[in-house]
Amino acid sequence: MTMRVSIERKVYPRRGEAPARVLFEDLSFELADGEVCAIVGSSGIGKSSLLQIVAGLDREFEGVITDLPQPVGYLFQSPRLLPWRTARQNLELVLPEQPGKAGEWLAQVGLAGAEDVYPQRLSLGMARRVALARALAVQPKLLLLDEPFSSLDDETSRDMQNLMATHVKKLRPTTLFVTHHWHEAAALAQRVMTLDGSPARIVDDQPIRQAKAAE
Ligand SMILES: Nc1ncnc2c1ncn2[C@@H]1O[C@H](COP(=O)(O)OP(=O)(O)OP(=O)(O)O)[C@@H](O)[C@H]1O
Repeated sequence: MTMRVSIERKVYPRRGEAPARVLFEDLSFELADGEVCAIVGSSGIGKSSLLQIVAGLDREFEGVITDLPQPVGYLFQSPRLLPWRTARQNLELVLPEQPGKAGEWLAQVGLAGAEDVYPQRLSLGMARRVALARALAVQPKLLLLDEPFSSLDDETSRDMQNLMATHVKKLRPTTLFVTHHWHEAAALAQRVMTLDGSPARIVDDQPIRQAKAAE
C-alpha cells in the first residue's frame, strides 16, 4: 500500500508577539511500503512539524493523510525517556505483553549492561539508542526519525547509522527520517526530499542509488 500525505495548508497561529505563520502550502508526497526516505531542509523550515503531522500528533492542518502504515515508531529529536524509569523500564512501556524482550532490544542497540541505568546517567548517544530501541520495539510499519544522528560525536553517529540501517533492513518499515546532512541522507535513504520556501514545499525529490538501507 502507498501512503499519501497531502497538506493543503498548515498555519501556526499567532503566539504572543510572534505573528501567525503559514508553514506549509500544497505539500504532497507518497511513500511506498518499505521505502526509506530522508527529508532535508534548513533549520526552522518545518521538518519536525511535518513528521508530527504524519504521525498524527498534529491534526490542525488542512489536508489528508491516507493509508498510514500502523503501528508508528517515532524517534523524537530529544530522546523523551521517562526520567523515573530505568532504560529497561522505559522499553517495557511499549512491550506490555513481552516485558522480557526489553533486555533483548537493549542488547540489540549495544546497551547490554545498561538496563538498570536511569536516563539522567545515560549519555545522549546512549539515550538515543534507548529511544531508537523503543521506536523499533513496537515493530513499526512506519518509522519516523527526527534527526537521529545530530549532536553525537562521529563514532557514535556512525554506530547509530549502522544500527538504523541494520534494523530497517531487517524489519523493512516505511521510513521517513529528518536530517540536516545530505551525506547521511544519501548513505541511508533510497530517496531524498528537500523542503524549502515560505510557506515550505517539497522543492526537490530524488532517488538515491546504492543506498545502504536498500541493499
Ligand atoms: N507549536 C508551534 N507553534 C508555533 N510555531 C511553531 C510551533 N512549532 C514549531 N513552530 C515554528 O515552526 C517553524 C518550523 O519548526 P520545525 O521545528 O518544524 O522546523 P525544523 O525544520 O524541524 O527545524 P530544526 O531543523 O531546527 O529542528 C519554526 O519557525 C518554529 O519556531
